[in-house]
Amino acid sequence: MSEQGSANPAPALGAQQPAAVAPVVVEAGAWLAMLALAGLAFSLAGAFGLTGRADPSMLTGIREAAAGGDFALRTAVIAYALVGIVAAAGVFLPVRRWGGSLSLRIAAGAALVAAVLSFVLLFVLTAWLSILTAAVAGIAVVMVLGVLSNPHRKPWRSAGIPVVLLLVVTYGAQLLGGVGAGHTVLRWMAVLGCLVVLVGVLLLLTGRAPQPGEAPQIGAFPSAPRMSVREAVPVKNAWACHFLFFVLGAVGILAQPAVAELGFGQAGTALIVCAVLLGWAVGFETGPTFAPGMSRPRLTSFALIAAGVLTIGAGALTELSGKAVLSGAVAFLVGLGVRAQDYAFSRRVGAGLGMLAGLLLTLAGVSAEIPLSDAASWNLTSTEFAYEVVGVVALIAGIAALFAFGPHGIHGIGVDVVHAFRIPAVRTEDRTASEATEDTLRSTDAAAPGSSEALLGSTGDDAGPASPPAPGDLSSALTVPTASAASAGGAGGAGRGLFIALEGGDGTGKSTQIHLLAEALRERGITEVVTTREPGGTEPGGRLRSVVLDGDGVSPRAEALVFAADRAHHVATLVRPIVERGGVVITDRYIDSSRAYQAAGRALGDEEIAALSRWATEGLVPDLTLVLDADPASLAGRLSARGEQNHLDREDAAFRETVRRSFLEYAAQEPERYRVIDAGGSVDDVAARLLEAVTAVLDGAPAARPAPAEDGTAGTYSDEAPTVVSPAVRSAQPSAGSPHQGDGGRAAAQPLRDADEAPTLVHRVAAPPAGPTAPEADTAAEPKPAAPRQTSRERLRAQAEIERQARERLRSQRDGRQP
Ligand SMILES: Nc1ncnc2c1ncn2[C@@H]1O[C@H](COP(=O)(O)OP(=O)(O)OP(=O)(O)O)[C@@H](O)[C@H]1O
Ligand SMILES: Cc1cn([C@H]2C[C@H](O)[C@@H](COP(=O)(O)O)O2)c(=O)[nH]c1=O
Repeated sequence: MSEQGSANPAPALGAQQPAAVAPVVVEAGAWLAMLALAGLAFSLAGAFGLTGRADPSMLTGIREAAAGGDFALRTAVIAYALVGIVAAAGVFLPVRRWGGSLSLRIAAGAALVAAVLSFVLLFVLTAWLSILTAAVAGIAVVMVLGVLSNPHRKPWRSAGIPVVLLLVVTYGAQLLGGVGAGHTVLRWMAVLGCLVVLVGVLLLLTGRAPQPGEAPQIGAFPSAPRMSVREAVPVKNAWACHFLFFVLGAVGILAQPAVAELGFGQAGTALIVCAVLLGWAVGFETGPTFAPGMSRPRLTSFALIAAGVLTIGAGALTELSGKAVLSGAVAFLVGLGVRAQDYAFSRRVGAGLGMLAGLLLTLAGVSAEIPLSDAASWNLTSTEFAYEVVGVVALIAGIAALFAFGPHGIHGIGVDVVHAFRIPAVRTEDRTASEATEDTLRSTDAAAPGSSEALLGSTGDDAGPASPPAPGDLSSALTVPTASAASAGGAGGAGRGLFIALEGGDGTGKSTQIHLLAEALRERGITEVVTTREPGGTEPGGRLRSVVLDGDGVSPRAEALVFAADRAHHVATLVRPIVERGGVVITDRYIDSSRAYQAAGRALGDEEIAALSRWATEGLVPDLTLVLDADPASLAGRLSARGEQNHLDREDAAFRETVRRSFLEYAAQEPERYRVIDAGGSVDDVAARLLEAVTAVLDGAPAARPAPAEDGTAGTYSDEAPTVVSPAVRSAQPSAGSPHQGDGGRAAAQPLRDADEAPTLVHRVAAPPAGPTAPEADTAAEPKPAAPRQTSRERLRAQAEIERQARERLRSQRDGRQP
């Protein structure tokens, strides 16, 4: 062990810090010693005063003293508080100036003295000796923590074992020797705790340097594994988190006086502390994945509100197990709420203030008899009063947080339970989005272009890619014969999977339906169906989503650019790789949303917005766009029931009408690639309509039997050839003279025609030569002649017809008729 003097004022772990286990041993011992000493000081001071001395035999009478009203709660609370204060006072010792080695030696000396004092305490039972022992043990702990480079550990890691030990031992003692026996064993627990601290310090002095990664991390949000959740945004002022720790500190500290008031033994305190620790641990660990559809500031705010309500409940309960459960639940919410934030703040501030508030409120000694009915009343004790005040403060702070906490502020108090607990971004059957993408990238490299296994798991049969798939079978329908697929090379080429976009106005049911549709496709044998959304389908996309949708968003042009940025990353890292591998991607919103909301709604210009998205996506166009259509007015109820709204959801009726009309317009312009689905009726009705539309497109007409061409680049239409329903992804750059239509003004992806007018399918088009005859891709099962470009009059007529049908459907529903 190297020596570090004052020349090196900030000793890092490295050379001095032995095995990573040693600091944990010190902390575990300290937790045990402090809890035991605090309980002892509390009980002794309450029963015998701060300086009064008791025989060990007198400890068993503490409960009787409490029951008989001879227990001085205030004196007990003062002694209890003093244990914490003197133990924490070591924080002010100049550990760093002394250097690591000297600090550790001081720690060893202090731990030894504390162990001796705790031993004396076995026989000389006084509150002041408990306090003194705590002060000396505190010096040892603070000296150790001062020389650790990573003193931030999850507290339950080091506190868990001592707290459980305390619970088991005190309960055991109470079962065997009555309630007073719980106090008796506290003495032994204090000795044990101090000895463990001493052992830990000695390990530190003599041990080896830790290996990288041995020291546990604090586990704050940024180091959480990547999961499909709404992202935490770094918070500069984490005041809501301070309030959460405030509640935790108060509930933790109130356990001891509350249990004394209930007349229960020391095991009661251990039970509540255990519940608090467990709740906090579970909340903290589940925080990153809890309510993935809820924004993180919202989660923190609701956690604070709920913590407030439960604290009020814990104060009102005069039954130990209920108090323990509610205290644990409060701690769970605290863990959840603080873990939801990407924060850099001290827990000690909030927790310390909470402890102080809890103790001061108890010391205030407010008590009252509150009549509940003619027959019953609630005798509010001073501890219960403290719980109630802390709970109300948390409740008020939580409500304020709902509107004011977070980088962009939040609006509204509604909770969309369904969406809050649903993963909003990517979902594959068993994997996270990032895993799916990583897999995709790996296997995109590995899979030979055109290998049928790369398309669908269910197609990897021995028959090989040349086997004709059964007509009507969706998974088979997605299979692309090798000849065609092999032709699909080339930069920027399209793949062999399927890309479906769900579009429509707010509240039309896209998020609800996307999972149902994916599930239905999986049930039909497609092994890889990935659902995703825009904005926010990727991890960085989540941050962009927050920029553009939280609070009042950004200016219209910035808004358009952020949506495009999200889309660019989404397509590059998720959609395109999966589709190229042969998977099915269904996205909740795509380019048409930018056209409808930004180009039409914000009047930013369709050409500009379409071009922006075309550039962002390198021309990737969905094989099929499903427009969920409903009169916006009919959706108001759904949206208000859902609660959570962004500023775009709150645009006026004219905006929503423009958005709806735009979607219908795009559908009318490219009827072969769009399906307009009536979004009215039950969830099941809409799901059935969607599935019907998708399968109709994919299964295709039996007559559609295009064969791969001999040169492998195209298939000619032939009755002998296997069915080819290739949902090829179009990524062709717009060719000269090819008008842009539909999503982002894609290069019109129509089947080619050979000399006999038979349609030719090209499954992938890499970089089509410029000119009006550039090869283009098709997805339709039934090869159709290239759709002639509609005149604006025809488009208007088609649009009018779609709108007429939509109105008719709604009218029928209103009249109670079947559409
Ligand atoms: N067919 C339906 N009938 C009644 N309520 C529905 C139906 N479909 C969805 N909902 C409800 O309407 C609300 C909005 O649905 P959903 O979030 O799926 O729409 P959305 O199109 O994704 O909206 P947004 O684009 O604003 O996210 C949700 O609370 C959902 O439970
Ligand atoms: C992709 C995209 C989205 N929007 C708008 C439309 C909605 O109001 C929100 C997204 O919210 P959702 O709950 O995920 O549907 O963003 C847009 O204006 N432009 C776009 O390109």
